[in-house]
Amino acid sequence: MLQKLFYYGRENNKKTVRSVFVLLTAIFFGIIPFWLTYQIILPAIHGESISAGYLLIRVLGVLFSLILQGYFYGKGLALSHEAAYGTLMNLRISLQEKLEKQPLGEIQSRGVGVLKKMFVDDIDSLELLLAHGIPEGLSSVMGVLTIYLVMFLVDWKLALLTIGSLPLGILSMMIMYVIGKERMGDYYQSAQLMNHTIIEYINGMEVVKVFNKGGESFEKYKTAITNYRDFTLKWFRACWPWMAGYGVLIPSTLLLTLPFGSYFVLNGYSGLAEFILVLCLALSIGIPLLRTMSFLSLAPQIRYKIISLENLLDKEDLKSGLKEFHGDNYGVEFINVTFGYDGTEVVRDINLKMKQNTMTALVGESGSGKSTLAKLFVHYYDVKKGAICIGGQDISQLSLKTLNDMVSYVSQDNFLFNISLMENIRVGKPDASDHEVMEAAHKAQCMEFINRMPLGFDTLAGDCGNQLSGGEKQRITLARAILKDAPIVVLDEATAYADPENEEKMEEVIERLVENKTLLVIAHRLSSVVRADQICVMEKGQLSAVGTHEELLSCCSGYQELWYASQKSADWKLGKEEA
Ligand SMILES: Nc1ncnc2c1ncn2[C@@H]1O[C@H](COP(=O)(O)OP(=O)(O)OP(=O)(O)O)[C@@H](O)[C@H]1O
Repeated sequence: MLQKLFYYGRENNKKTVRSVFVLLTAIFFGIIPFWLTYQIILPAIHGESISAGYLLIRVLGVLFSLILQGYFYGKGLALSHEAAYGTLMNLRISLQEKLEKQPLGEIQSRGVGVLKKMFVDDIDSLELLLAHGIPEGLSSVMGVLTIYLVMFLVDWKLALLTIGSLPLGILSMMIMYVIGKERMGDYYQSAQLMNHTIIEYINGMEVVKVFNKGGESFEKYKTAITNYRDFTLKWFRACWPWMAGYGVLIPSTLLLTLPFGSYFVLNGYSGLAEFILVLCLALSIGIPLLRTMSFLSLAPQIRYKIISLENLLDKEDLKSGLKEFHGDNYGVEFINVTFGYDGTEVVRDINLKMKQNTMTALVGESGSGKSTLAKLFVHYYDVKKGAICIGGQDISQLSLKTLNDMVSYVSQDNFLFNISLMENIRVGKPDASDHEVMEAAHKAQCMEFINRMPLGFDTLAGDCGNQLSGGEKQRITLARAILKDAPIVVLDEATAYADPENEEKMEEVIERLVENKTLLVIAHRLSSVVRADQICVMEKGQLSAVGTHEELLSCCSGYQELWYASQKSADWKLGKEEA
């Protein structure tokens, strides 16, 4: 466990070690008052009188010791907190680096709730353990061992009595630990589910209201938080008697020392002075002893948390190479491509060639695997079998940056960052000048609604997000793609949000975007792809036919059905408008 922490601690490890020694110093200053008390009591026991000066020096000694104990304790905690937050930062960066190497599709399918809990809550919860548990625990271990050594040197019989209640305390702690370990997994799962449900509830509020699903959705939310409460309470209920047991038994160093020690003194087995000294030291050791034991019980928790964080990300990395593109053209080829989510194949043996600067359309029923092929092409996932090549080069050999520079992917999700519209478009080409951004916005027909905004291009997307229609947001993402000007373009339902009024505009925008580009387009509206150089019909994860619109219409029954269905829906829309 310490090995893991030191791995993530790196440059902070020295501070952690320093904090342990500074806290150890605080512990020793905490023991001095007990030592001085012993010095005051000792002459009285021997019937000797003590001078005012003797007493004053020791009282001042107690005061200074307490002040110094406070100073070193504060300094030690400051160091341990600096080290803890540094370690947490390293842990977050390492996890983020691991996450970056994983398939984007996997990350998206995990859900925001799980990732938020992992990056924020789980890592934050380690702070208590790192800033207090470990440094205070380690310094307490050293402090306790030193004091015991002194006590054993003074009188080993009395020293043994001080640890008499320890076995029962440790037993109580072990029982608590075993109970806790059994329930830890359930507890973390219920916390993750609660996070996920809360985020889903908030994100889906609009749908919930529109479809009157308030009761149902609130029920799910309520169940998740009730489960979390129940798991937590069940855990605490099972643990608290043992917690109370060890909390009382471990610091009870006098439980056996007082009765049996008195017996030893009365029968001449131990000296009175030694007895008093051991009593004073035993009293001083209670708190550090408890901290030592608490630290030992914390260790498995830290280990559990770090391992569960790592396990969550312990998926295979995306197979991306470091090579630059050295193909001689931007033609694309899918060779025997097979892929499945969680072991279930959703696309099988796909063979498809797209010549440079041609348009290929993927059509097919919902769920036939069109978007999956697009995501494989932009390398959100690794193919399970086969290969996807650009200009003859396998995309898995290319660095993600090289691939991303070559391909513009416009999906159905029009995510806008909460930065200005100007910067949102500039995402397509970070070094573009304002003039270039404006030109792209103009080509994407964004000017009419950007000019409507009070701050124009400087309007924050978050501020205007609600004022922008789905089609307008889509045009912003198309402006990004126009600005990027990549040689290959993938459009996945890029006109999905366009209303009839917008549709024509969008078509024009797309015409401009794809001029002299290799284009892969997925569209439900078949009328928008009739001019494609080739149309590929997907059926249940396989390519059932490839040809032009005319060829497929004359001989492919699957395509005929799709075409007539799409014509019907267009007529229905037209009818609705006329009415
Ligand atoms: N992240 C995922 N995890 C598991 N299964 C998925 C995931 N994404 C898609 N699928 C499944 O894979 C199959 C193909 O989905 P895909 O989105 O590729 O189809 P599609 O033809 O693009 O559908 P649509 O036209 O409705 O967008 C479907 O059965 C779908 O349920």
